[in-house]
Amino acid sequence: MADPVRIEADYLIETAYDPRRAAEAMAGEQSSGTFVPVPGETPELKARSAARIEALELFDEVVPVPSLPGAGRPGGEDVVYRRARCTLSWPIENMGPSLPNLVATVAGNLFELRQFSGLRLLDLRLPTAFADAYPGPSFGVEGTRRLANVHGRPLIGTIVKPSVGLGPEETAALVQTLCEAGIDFIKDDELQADGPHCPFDRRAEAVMRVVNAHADRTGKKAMVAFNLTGDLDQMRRRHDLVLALGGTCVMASLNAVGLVGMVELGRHTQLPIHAHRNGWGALNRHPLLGWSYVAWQKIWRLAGVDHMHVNGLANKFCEDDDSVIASARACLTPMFEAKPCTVMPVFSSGQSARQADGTFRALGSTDLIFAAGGGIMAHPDGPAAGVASLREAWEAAMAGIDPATHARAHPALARALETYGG
Ligand SMILES: O=C(O)[C@H](O)COP(=O)(O)O
Ligand SMILES: [Mg+2]
Repeated sequence: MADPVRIEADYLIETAYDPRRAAEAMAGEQSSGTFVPVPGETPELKARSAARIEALELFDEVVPVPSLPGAGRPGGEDVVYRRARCTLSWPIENMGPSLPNLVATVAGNLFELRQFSGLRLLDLRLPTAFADAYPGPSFGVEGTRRLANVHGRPLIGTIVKPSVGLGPEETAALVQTLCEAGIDFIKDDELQADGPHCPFDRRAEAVMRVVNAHADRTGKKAMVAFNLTGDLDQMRRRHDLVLALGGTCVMASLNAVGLVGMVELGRHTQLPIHAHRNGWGALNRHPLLGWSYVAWQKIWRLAGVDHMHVNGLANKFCEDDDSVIASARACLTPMFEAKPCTVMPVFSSGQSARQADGTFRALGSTDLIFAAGGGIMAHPDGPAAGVASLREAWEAAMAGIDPATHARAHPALARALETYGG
């Protein structure tokens, strides 16, 4: 249960010093203290403003070498590094319900404090004042399903590939093929935004021409996430263009536009925001540094995103499957009782028909976007067969049929399993 007036953050810490003293230094540095006592830091001021150590759980394991370079150590020969889980809390009075200032507090200077040879933010609990101050997702799972008109199964999606290099008309021609194959969701790659070779406006116009024509003919409108990543005014203007063209989604790169960019887009948007997490590896790849996804995704959900990338099972990156599933679950876990802020997890990165079964079993939900770029485009019988193979793989997964058995009567799936490794 979240405290109504205090922010809580859990950390994994590693230190060669007494862990409680190190945690005190962190709490002090991130609130009223600094490296020496200062006269104004009276007991009354500390009682009002200092961060508190709420919990400190030491782990038995000690390590002989520091996980990160540059950390300090006490003198003597037999120095070991101890690890602990530590919870700090801050009064919301210190920064008010402000996401950028929350980040500066819970994930600011502390990562480089000399006391620590490892420090990672594991989770966050926020007072409801944050839910009142920020829009949260405008569409989330339900709104996305309504706009895409897909119910009771995942949205089958793709990423335009080649990522860059296609012009607006070539992109539209590929989108036409994908629409005819019955795809639910298409996104620009994060590398494709507004380059002179494929300007945003011309791409959006050409793509929406074919998406709208297909929808008029068949009643099915693919949701296309146009990558509007840019400066604030550019993003607002591009959003308005997509809306005017009858589009149903926009996309932005979280780390590139930053928190304020996303908050502003969240306040402006009338469309679901598809959030691409490229750059995430820099915040997460070292297990003793940075953020856990469980903590990180909460910030963006409050800011207003509707779809969050979570990687995928057996992906092309280095994240293991348990971590991917924990991330997807986090996206679907309510943040506040009155404002759940749940968002669609997006499985993407080296995905194909091969991972549908495992994804469904592990997640136990169909509330997800399953996006395969190479897993559709490189299908030996072409992108339409790639789309069919994913649909068939999900049909089998949801019916509890072994993919290889289902593939006997479904050639697109059979070829995908052969191609991508069954
Ligand atoms: O932007 C993405 O999500 C990736 O480029 C996924 O591409 P892939 O499915 O070909 O790995
Ligand atoms: Mg990409």
